[in-house]
Order: sequence, then C-alpha cells, then structure tokens
Amino acid sequence: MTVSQSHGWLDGLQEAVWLVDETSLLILHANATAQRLVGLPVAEMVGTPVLRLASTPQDMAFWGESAQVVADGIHSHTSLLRADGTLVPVNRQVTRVPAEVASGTVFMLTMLDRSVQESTERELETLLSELRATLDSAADGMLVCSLDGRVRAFNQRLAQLWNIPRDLLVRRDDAAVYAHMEAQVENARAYAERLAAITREPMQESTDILVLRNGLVLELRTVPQFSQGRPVGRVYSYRDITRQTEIQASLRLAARVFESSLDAIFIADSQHRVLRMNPGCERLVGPSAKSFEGCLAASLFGGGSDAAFMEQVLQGWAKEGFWEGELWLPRDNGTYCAVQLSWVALRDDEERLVQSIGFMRDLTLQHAAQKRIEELAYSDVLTGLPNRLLLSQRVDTAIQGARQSDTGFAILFLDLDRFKIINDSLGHPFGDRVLQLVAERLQACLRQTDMLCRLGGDEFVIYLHGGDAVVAESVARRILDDMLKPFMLDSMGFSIQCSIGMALYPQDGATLDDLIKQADTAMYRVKERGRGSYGFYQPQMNANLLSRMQMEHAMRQALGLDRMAVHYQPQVNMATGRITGAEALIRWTDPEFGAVSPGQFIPLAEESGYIVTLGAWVMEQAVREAAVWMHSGMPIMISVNVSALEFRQPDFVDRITRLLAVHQLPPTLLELELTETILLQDAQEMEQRLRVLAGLGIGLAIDDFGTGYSSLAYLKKLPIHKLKIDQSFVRGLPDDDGDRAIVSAIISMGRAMHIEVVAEGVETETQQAVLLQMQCDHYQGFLCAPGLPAQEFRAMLARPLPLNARGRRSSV
Ligand SMILES: Nc1nc2c(ncn2[C@@H]2O[C@@H]3COP(=O)(O)O[C@H]4[C@@H](O)[C@H](n5cnc6c(=O)[nH]c(N)nc65)O[C@@H]4COP(=O)(O)O[C@H]3[C@H]2O)c(=O)[nH]1
Repeated sequence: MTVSQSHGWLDGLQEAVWLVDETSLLILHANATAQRLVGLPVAEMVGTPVLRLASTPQDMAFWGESAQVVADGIHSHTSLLRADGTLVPVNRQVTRVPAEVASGTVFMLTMLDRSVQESTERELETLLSELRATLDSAADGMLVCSLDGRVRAFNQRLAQLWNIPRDLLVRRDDAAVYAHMEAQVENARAYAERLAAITREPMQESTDILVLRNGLVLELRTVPQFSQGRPVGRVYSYRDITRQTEIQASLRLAARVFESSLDAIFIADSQHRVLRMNPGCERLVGPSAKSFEGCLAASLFGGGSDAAFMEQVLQGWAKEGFWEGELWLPRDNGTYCAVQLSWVALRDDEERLVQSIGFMRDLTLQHAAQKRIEELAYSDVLTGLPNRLLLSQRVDTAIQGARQSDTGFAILFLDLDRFKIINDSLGHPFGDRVLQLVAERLQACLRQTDMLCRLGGDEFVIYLHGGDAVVAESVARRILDDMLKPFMLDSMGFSIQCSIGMALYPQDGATLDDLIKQADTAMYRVKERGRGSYGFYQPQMNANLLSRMQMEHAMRQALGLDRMAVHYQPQVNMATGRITGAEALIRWTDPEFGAVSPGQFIPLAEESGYIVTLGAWVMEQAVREAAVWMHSGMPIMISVNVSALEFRQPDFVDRITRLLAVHQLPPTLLELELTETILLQDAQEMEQRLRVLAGLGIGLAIDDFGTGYSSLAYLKKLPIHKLKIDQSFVRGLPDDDGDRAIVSAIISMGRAMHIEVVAEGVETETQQAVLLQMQCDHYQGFLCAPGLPAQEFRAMLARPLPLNARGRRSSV
C-alpha cells in the first residue's frame, strides 16, 4: 500500500496535509487541500523534500533538528512557499503519525491557510489605529468609561484640556485621573456631585458647562454607550468653549452698550439702509425714529436723496474708515437738532463693506455752552454790551471797508460825570444797576448799524457807522439830552450827566486804539471845562492829558514835600458882623504848576481815591488850628469839607472822635461840610453815621446847596444844622430874578426848618445887603476875606470888630 492510497481519507480534510518520512524528510503523501494550497499536483509533491516548500529560516532550522525534536511536534505560524513562488501564511502543526496508522516513522504536517484570517486581522488593526487616530484628532476631549466608571479610552485632547500629566495616564490609575480632573474645576464640589448624578443614570444624556481654574470654559456632553442595544458605558466629550463664551460675553456687553448708550446709534447694512436703532435714536428724533429702519441712513438727516452727502461719507470711509461731521437732524416736533455724527464703516477680511455704525451725539448743550463762551468773550458781563474785543473786530471791518469806499466813521468816548461818587456813596451794587440803566438808554440813542461797547467802569465807547462830524455831534447831543431825563431806581429819582469826546476816522487816527485814545483825550477836555458836554478831538489835547497825569503825580508828592497848606476863610454873622466860624480850604503850590486850584486837583484826588489821605490831613490841620483859636480865647467853629469817599470810610467817626480828644476841641466847634450826593444815599448806614456825628455834637452843613437834587422831605429826616447857598446863585444877586428867587426860597426854607443859612461867594456890599434883607444868617466871601493862611487868620481874629459897619468887617 502506498501512503497515498492508504490515506485517501485525508483529501476530505480542510487542512492541507503532508505525510513526511522522518528519515528522508521526503513528502510521502499530500492531500487535495495541499495540492490547492501549494499549487502543485499531488504527484509532483510526493517525493519532494519538505524543505523545498519551507520558506523561512525558522523552518529550515526546525527540519534540521533531530527526529526526536521534530517528533515532539510543533504548532506554529509560518509561511509556505507556493509553486508560483508566493508565500502563504499558514497555521502549521507537525505530529508523529502513530505506528498503527503508517508503517515506518512518518510525520504528519497539517497546514491551515491563514491568508483570509490574517487579512481580516490586518484590516481590524488598521481600523483600530484609524479609530485611534480619529479619536486623537478630535477637537473635543473624549473619555470613554465602563458603566462602573473604569476608564476604557480617552484621547490626547482630553489630556491636553485637563492638563493630565503623562505619568498619570501611563499609570492607568483611574481614581487618580478623576481626582486630578476634579481638582481642576473651579467649583470642584458641584462638579463631583454632578458626575455622581450622571453616573447614577446610565441612560441619561446631559450637557454641562465647567469652568476650570486655569480659566478654560468647557462644555461637557455625555451620552450612554451602547453595545448590542444595551448600555455598556458612557462617553464624555469636553469642548473648549472659552473663546465662544468670551465672544458671547462681549456680544452681550456690546448689546448692552448699544441699548443703554446715551448717544443715538444706528447700524446700517452694506447698502446703507438702517438695520437697527438704539433707544438713544428715539430720544433724539422722537417716536418716529423706528420708522427709519429699512430706509437709507442718510434720510435721517433729511438727505435721503442727497447723493453729495453720501459721496462725502464714502470718501471718508475710503480714506480713514469713518466720516465725522456736524449735521442738522430733523425731529418729530418739527425742530432741528445739531448732532455730531461719527459714521464708521465695518469691513470683512476682503475689505468689503459689510455694515456701518453711526453714532450721533446731541450738540444742543455744547452749542449753548459755546454760544455762552463766545458771549462772555465778546461781551461785557454787567451790561451784556459788546466788549472791546468785539468792537475792535467791528472797527477793523469798518476800516477795511472805509479804505475801499473812501468813507469814515466816528468813535465817541463817553464817561459818566461823578459816577465814582455814586459808587462810593451808594455802593457798588447800586452803581452796577445804574450802569445797566445807562447802557439801555445809550443803546436806545443808536442805530442798529452802530455799536455801543462798555470798556469798563463808567466808560463807554460808541462806534458810529459811517458817522462824520455832523452825525457824531447830533448823536452826542441826543445822548446828553436823553441822559438828563430822570432815572428811577429803588424809588429814587436821579439824573446822570456825562461827558463825550469824539474822534473821526481817518483824520484822528488809523486804528481803534488811536481813535479811542483821541476820543478819551477829547472827553477829558470836556470834563476840565465843566463836564456834561461833548467835544471833538484836537491835536493839542494830548498835551493836556499828559499834564493831567503829571499833575496827579505831583499832587501825590506834594503832601510829603510840604507843598500843601490849609487856609481859613471866615464865616461872618450877617447881623453882628462877627466872625463866627471859618471854612478850611486846602491850598497847593507846585514849583512847576504854580498855585493849583482845589477845583482842579480835588476831582483828581476823588477819582484816584487819594482824597482819603488828603482829607484826613486837612481835618487834622483844621482841628489843631481851631483848638489854638479856642485856647487863645476865640472859640469859633471850624468847617471842613468832606468828600463822599472819605465819609464812607468805616473808621471815619472814630478818627474824628480821636482827633477831637487829642486836641481837646469840643465837638460843637467842628462842622462837616457835606455835598448833597452824600445825603442822597438812602443807605441806612450813612444816615446812621450822620446821627452818630450829630449826637456827638458835631455840626453838619450841606455845601453848594441848590445844585443837587435833595428833596426837602428827605432833608427834614436828617440832622442838618446848616445850608450853604452855592455861590453861583449869590453871584446873580441882586439883579437876577431867578437867583434872587432861589436864594430867598432857600433862606425861607432854612428858617422854616430851623436850619442856619450861609451864603457863599459874597463879594459885594450889595449882595450882602440883599442877603441881610432876606434874613440870611451868615455869609462867606471875598467881601470879608478869601481863605487866609493860619497866621493871617489868627491875626484877623484878634483884631477888634469896628463899630461902623453892621455885618461887615471894614478892616478887610
Ligand atoms: N469867586 C469867589 N469864590 C469864593 C468867594 N469866597 C470863597 N470862595 C471860594 O469858594 C470856594 C468855597 O468852597 P467850597 O464851595 O466848599 O468848594 C471847595 C470845595 O468843594 C473843594 N475843597 C477845598 N478844600 C477842600 C478840602 O480840604 N477837602 C475837600 N474835600 N474839598 C475841598 O474845592 C472847592 C473849591 O475850593 P476853593 O478854590 O478854595 O474855593 C472856595 C473859596 O476860595 C468869593 O467871594 N468869590
């Protein structure tokens, strides 16, 4: 029996089978499966050494071993060399055929083709590694756990997101991994509780947001994992939504800003149509604002079809990315509101316009503030009149125009006469209101084309448009007339006189400064001549102004240089001819100016305030001199002039009281001569001061009576002892009927009110006689004596009274 004949049953096997002779290692038999596997007919295989079909070094080595080793058998994977030279993976088993089955020692080599199995395994491996790679390349961190929580799989992203150390992963210590993860979460406790809850519900799907300590925000999604329809575990996926959260937060913030912005904001699409408007738009425009949505944004400004406007905006966007400008925005209530529009273009990465945002800011308040600033810059706060700056702009324009048209204009400089006295005696607030009234009245005298400006204090400048000398003069007259009409303030009536100087362009100056200077000079000239009038600038006037300034300087030096003196002019009793008193009169003799009249320098001193020093000095001289008279047995009254500013000094009464005490002069021998202006004040304080002085026994006389505006009723209220009739009325006696009437009325009034009357400036015996007839109490004048130096006056006092003349001192 051949081996093949006796082993035909082997052909039915799935495995390829070779029977191999132990000694020769020749193939004794091969079954049909081996024929298919090797690709050789059985007949060709039989007798072939088994090594011919071995392909690997291991096989060579195996068959080279002793028969005993081979007989022990082997079960291994190897490759078989096919007839076509290719290798087939096989599962090989070698066993010794039991002796009862085969004669001689035979090995049975069975080989099962593993090609299909190996290729399936390879595919599986590939699939697995692909899955692995997919997991690792996932954007989310993945964690797969069994139902009992054991970690079955995770990806690199998980380790990255949770910052899981490498060694922890390698260790595969699940508890440590979980602990690490828990420690990363900001609210670890809540996280742990949540995980426990999820684990308790194997079928549940859920989404949670986790905030890690390092600032990451993760979205945790977890779903059950099924195998054959049954839950076998759970998949956790962690997505980094930090950026997304930030974006959402900033979007929410932007929305809040949009909604709550005080500015009006609109968003337009690429076609410039309004997409959205914030509540600020409604506040600005009114309820109709919403109706603009869908319309061209430019139509908000009434310019929907205004291509030029949009063209400008587009140019701005192209150049700078935004357009900015002021526009008028029509509102629902029919008004227009100025707005500052900042319109910004929004572009995508390709620089295409996607949207635009317009910010509108209401400029109403800003405009009002601006207007106010301009008003303040160009106007006088007290009167609201233009100030010098505005006037200079106006005059500059006029000068330019005048050069071309060969025309001119006039500048008037106006100063209120004795305004300082109003201020000093009635107080600054009162003075300010007077200035306001004056401004109104002056304005009413001018045309629209003229300009009235207040320079400061009581100085005004008027620009007369196209005005020549004739026009300037007529305006000046009108002003003077108008100003004389009584003013009413706090139920007090008064009139104001002013002096006006005039300069003409171009003959008197080429600039406003020059013209003002010349008009000012002209005004001073008017004042020097007696105020209340007007005059044109004449070139020699500047010299006068200079001498005025020099005079003021010299006056201030004079006291210290002993150039001032006090003279005394007697006051005589009309009936007895006795000297009953004397008026102290200041005298100044200057080496340069000669004897300067008080009428010249007292107003200067009053304007500059120096009168306080001067007056105090005169008062001291006078009181000292009166004390000398008294102590030498001739106690007569000393009368001292007091200016308004002196009288207003807070320490005035104290100073006089001290002076009287120092020189031991009884108050009854001192008389203060006050002008009507001082008395005109209704300020309680001044009235109070008069009462204190009168209470001390000091006499109070009203100087220059008849020239002011004091009302009789008012005078009655005050403790006045004496009225001094102004010499301008005495001068006209006895011939001027008007003067006679006035003098007579004053004397009668004095008698009726028990106030003594003194006539001033009596120069002739006729005047004296008339006054005596009128029953005037006293007189003062050259008829008796002018103001005399102290020594001369003392000598005169000492002379006995001649008997021949009643009421007249014939010795003088
Ligand atoms: N034509 C003429 N004039 C006569 C005659 N009798 C007196 N006079 C002048 O008339 C002025 C009288 O003084 P007043 O009315 O108080 O007017 C004074 C007074 O208001 C002021 N004054 C003089 N001294 C002082 C002073 O010490 N203090 C103050 N505040 N003012 C003074 O200056 C003014 C002028 O003073 P004076 O030039 O000294 O002028 C004095 C005096 O010299 C006369 O018969 N004919």
